[in-house]
Amino acid sequence: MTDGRPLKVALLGCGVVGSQVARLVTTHAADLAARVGAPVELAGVAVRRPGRLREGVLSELITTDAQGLVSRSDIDVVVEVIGGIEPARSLISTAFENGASVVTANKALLAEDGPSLYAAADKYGADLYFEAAVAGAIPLLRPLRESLAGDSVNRVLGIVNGTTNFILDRMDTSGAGYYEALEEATALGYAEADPTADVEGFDAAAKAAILAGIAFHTRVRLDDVHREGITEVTASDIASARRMGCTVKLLAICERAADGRSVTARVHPAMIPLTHPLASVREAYNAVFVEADSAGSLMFYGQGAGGVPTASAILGDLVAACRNKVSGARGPGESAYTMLPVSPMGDVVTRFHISLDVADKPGVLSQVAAVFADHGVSIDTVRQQGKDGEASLVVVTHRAPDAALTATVETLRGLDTVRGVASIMRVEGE
Ligand SMILES: NC(=O)C1=CN([C@@H]2O[C@H](COP(=O)(O)OP(=O)(O)OC[C@H]3O[C@@H](n4cnc5c(N)ncnc54)[C@H](O)[C@@H]3O)[C@@H](O)[C@H]2O)C=CC1
Ligand SMILES: N[C@@H](CC=O)C(=O)O
Ligand code: NA
Repeated sequence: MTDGRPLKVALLGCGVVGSQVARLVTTHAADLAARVGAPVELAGVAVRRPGRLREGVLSELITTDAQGLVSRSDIDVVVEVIGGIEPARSLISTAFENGASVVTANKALLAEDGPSLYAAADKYGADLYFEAAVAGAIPLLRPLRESLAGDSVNRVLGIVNGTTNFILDRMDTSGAGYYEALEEATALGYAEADPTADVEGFDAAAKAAILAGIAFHTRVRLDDVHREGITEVTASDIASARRMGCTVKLLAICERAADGRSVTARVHPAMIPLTHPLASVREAYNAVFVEADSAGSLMFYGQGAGGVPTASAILGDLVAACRNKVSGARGPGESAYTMLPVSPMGDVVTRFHISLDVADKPGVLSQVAAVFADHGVSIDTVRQQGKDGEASLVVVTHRAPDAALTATVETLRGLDTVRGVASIMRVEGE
């Protein structure tokens, strides 16, 4: 309980997201005070480059001593928007030790060390909130943790990385090149400090780990998530998807097995039909479907990246943490009682689109078809296009285990008549 005294907030990091948090805390001060029941004040802003002009932030609040700031005994809530593992982890730890609650957008840290952070929050009677860490502005974690706490979630599927969605969208709709689109996404503040995290799927995989943990009341770490990024998606894959009435999206898919005894979490590009709602998710927008026993299918949609939308999610968490300080209550802690094992990717069953370069001569098609049959992978459609003694063969399969498809491709690569495997992509959303 705080007896109406002002609540003091320490902001760590004043970049794309942090600068917007600072602006909103200041410009919305009156509304925040009314909603919390006490004034909410910025008590310090830790930065790396103090000389930079930071509009709207009083210069006396700026410090380069982040450790000193989180060690202050008068701080009620620490907002961490530095990113990365260290020093963010140590700073959050110190914040908890000093009784402060923590609001963070740091999915990388949560996917690596979430359980330790929850444990530290518990030990010191503080709150840990991180709505901004998954799907930016979209209220998704709070609905999963609170609104659906009485239901049983079986599947979470969606687009959770704005940068890669922006790139794929630009490549598909305006024919932009990969690098040009990445540069634009970076300039708009969507990409991570190192955009490899986005394009190689690490960011989406961290979000998938967080989502799977919360949805299935278990623990899933970044290393448990099968991860493929978009760096190998070519203009020809996108054109091929178009010919099938599909588009290519980077999806995060978390599922609980039908027998309820294990879970899977994966991130990879996939072809989805143009008629699927995810196909119309443009630019840096995100959309996530949640399927639950009683609620049925729910869809969450909105801005998944960018300074202002992300700051909205942080401010929501800040209000929750401050309200708890005022009333002496606590927000939800970790719920990981199921401790379900994570199954390997080989067990996951999906459809595949495989593009092969083959010799254009009689018998090749039946030879290729026999390899699929030998591995128990059933073919749905085949399209062949000849070009100067060579041909391109596009095979779309029925649903098959990932391990069976991997073995099929391995055998195909060994055939003399198969010159190369141009691309393999999963097909989802049908
Ligand atoms: N940009 C976005 O759209 C979103 C970002 N996030 C997450 O929010 C966090 C921040 O992201 P951005 O603001 O985009 O990154 P950013 O790189 O623009 O900002 C981070 C700031 O922290 C500062 N910093 C680094 N080390 C520091 C230290 N030791 N002490 C004080 N300041 C330090 C940097 O100088 C930089 O200004 C990351 O965890 C990111 O994953 C989450 C959702 C969306
Ligand atoms: N780099 C991330 C930012 C938000 O989480 C993204 O592009 O989605
Ligand atoms: Na969110």
